Amino acid sequence: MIITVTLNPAIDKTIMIDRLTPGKLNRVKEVITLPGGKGINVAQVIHQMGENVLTTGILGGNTGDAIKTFLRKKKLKADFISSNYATRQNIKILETSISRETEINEPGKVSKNDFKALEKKLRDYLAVGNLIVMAGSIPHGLSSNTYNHLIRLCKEAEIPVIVDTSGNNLKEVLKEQPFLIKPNLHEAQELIGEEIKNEKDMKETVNYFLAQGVEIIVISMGARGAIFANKKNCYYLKTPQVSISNTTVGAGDSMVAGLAVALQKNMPFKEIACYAAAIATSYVKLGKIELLNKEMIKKTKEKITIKII
Ligand SMILES: Nc1ncnc2c1ncn2[C@@H]1O[C@H](COP(=O)(O)OP(=O)(O)OP(=O)(O)O)[C@@H](O)[C@H]1O
Ligand SMILES: O=P(O)(O)OC[C@@]1(O)O[C@H](CO)[C@@H](O)[C@@H]1O
Repeated sequence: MIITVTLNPAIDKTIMIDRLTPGKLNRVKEVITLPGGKGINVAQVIHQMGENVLTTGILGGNTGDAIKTFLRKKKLKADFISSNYATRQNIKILETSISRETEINEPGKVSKNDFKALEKKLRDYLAVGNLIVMAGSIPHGLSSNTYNHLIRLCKEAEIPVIVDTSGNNLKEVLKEQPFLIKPNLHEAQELIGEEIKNEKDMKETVNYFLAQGVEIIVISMGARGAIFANKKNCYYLKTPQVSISNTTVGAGDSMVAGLAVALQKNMPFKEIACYAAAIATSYVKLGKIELLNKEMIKKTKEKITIKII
């Protein structure tokens, strides 16, 4: 079973507006409120693909309860620690006239005891898990090396870990040599401190990450596709151009879900890359996790071009 961990879930409130005018009164056309947080999104996509998944992490307050209710209705296996701190709310502003998305994410907060309880829960679940996904930011109250403790637990149990996080948390995580990381272009550039302009830069960047000891590095680049590399292969996948039907928020999570499912099924490396990229692009085209389907993923996969770099 795949297990996803979200230390910092969120209620995502997407505000649709024609065009934002800062400093003025802005009237909203529509508001969509959905449960979010990267690990929870990853679990939803895995569940939508019909695979066995359990999602855990830390939830609190009415916002946390709303997420629990949502997951229960979806029949998604969930087992979260209850915190005294309310789960955060993240604002996504979608300017429909120019297709621009602005994200305003709260920091979130949990206690050290919440984390200790989660650590214990995860330890128990390692007996039934065979792939762990840890995704998203680390809330206030915990240090930037928090994921490292969890990765060590998984390593002791010989269970591979996928980590999707950014900034200092990603820097820390690298010290623990997780099995797979998936920064986006911005996150990768931030970490190496240089712009990735061409295929030569891409290759140098993946080599940097592989030299840190990760087995697989995936760098997602939005509409430009993604790079998938391990010690033997380095593929640049160009995904087909699709119109964004709703949002691209969650595209990275769909890709991580695809990676987890494909790894779990022991697919060959090239297949893993194609499947993960196809799920992500299908999500962007369809706009909702519950619309993802095998037929669309297959069609998208056929349109992907692969270049060895
Ligand atoms: N406009 C697009 N057209 C086609 N495919 C896209 C587009 N945007 C994203 N994708 C697909 O989704 C993948 C992940 O996108 P992206 O790099 O934006 O992830 P991300 O920044 O981690 O996303 P998020 O954090 O919002 O979930 C891309 O590699 C690509 O396969
Ligand atoms: O603040 P973090 O934890 O880095 O990211 C949280 C978040 O932006 O990621 C998901 C999309 O990937 C959203 O559901 C959620 O709001």
